[in-house]
Amino acid sequence: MIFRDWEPLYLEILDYFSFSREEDEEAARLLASLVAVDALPDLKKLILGRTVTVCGNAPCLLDQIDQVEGTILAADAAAEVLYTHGIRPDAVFTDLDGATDCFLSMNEEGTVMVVHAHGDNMPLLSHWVPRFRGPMVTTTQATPFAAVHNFGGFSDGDRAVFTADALGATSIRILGFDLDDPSVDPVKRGKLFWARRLLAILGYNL
Ligand SMILES: Nc1ncnc2c1ncn2[C@@H]1O[C@H](COP(=O)(O)OP(=O)(O)OP(=O)(O)O)[C@@H](O)[C@H]1O
Ligand SMILES: Nc1nc2c(c(=O)[nH]1)N=C(CO)CN2
Repeated sequence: MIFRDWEPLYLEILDYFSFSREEDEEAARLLASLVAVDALPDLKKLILGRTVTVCGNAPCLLDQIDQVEGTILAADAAAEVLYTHGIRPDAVFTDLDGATDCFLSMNEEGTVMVVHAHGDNMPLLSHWVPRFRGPMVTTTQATPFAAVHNFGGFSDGDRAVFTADALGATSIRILGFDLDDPSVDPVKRGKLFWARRLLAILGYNL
């Protein structure tokens, strides 16, 4: 999705969660200052014309893990679930709140880290980003600039689907999503509400 189409949705999301656009923009500038090389060409090569599987981190992922095929995009902590089951994702979409040292290992082995900046993760950006040694792509939910991209999507999982769609995947299989998960806290429930709404715009009715 291009930013012109994303921006009205973004404005609604800011209002829904009382997030600050200025803080999102500050975080994006911080992230840009921490990353020297844009690995978007690597990410495009993994996605364009390919079958893609996006893995969210709902508990059902474990039961669906044998259904992954093609290029594997993991949403945040889903990456560790895959990795500990012998599957290294091709890319990880993360705002770093589920990051562990295992992200550093995957990245060194070639997994593209698609790191997202927002107003509430600046300390995490400063902590983790300088430690990554492998390919990295940076994203924002506000206005994109220079090498900080915005393909649409909000939570790590739906952002991965939006990116796969924008970069030309031929098909997208979505695993590990349970948008009615009763075990999540109220903020997460709001994020899953938005994930459902955003994915429906792309034609994925979960
Ligand atoms: N039931 C679920 N619980 C958690 N995540 C889910 C669920 N269903 C789908 N997802 C997707 O999996 C992604 C990664 O989940 P994780 O638990 O690592 O979330 P998170 O880091 O708290 O995510 P976010 O910060 O994006 O909300 C979420 O961003 C969401 O898009
Ligand atoms: N400002 C802000 N933006 C976000 C946040 C968040 O907690 N704060 N969480 C996200 C995905 O979980 C995506 N974007």
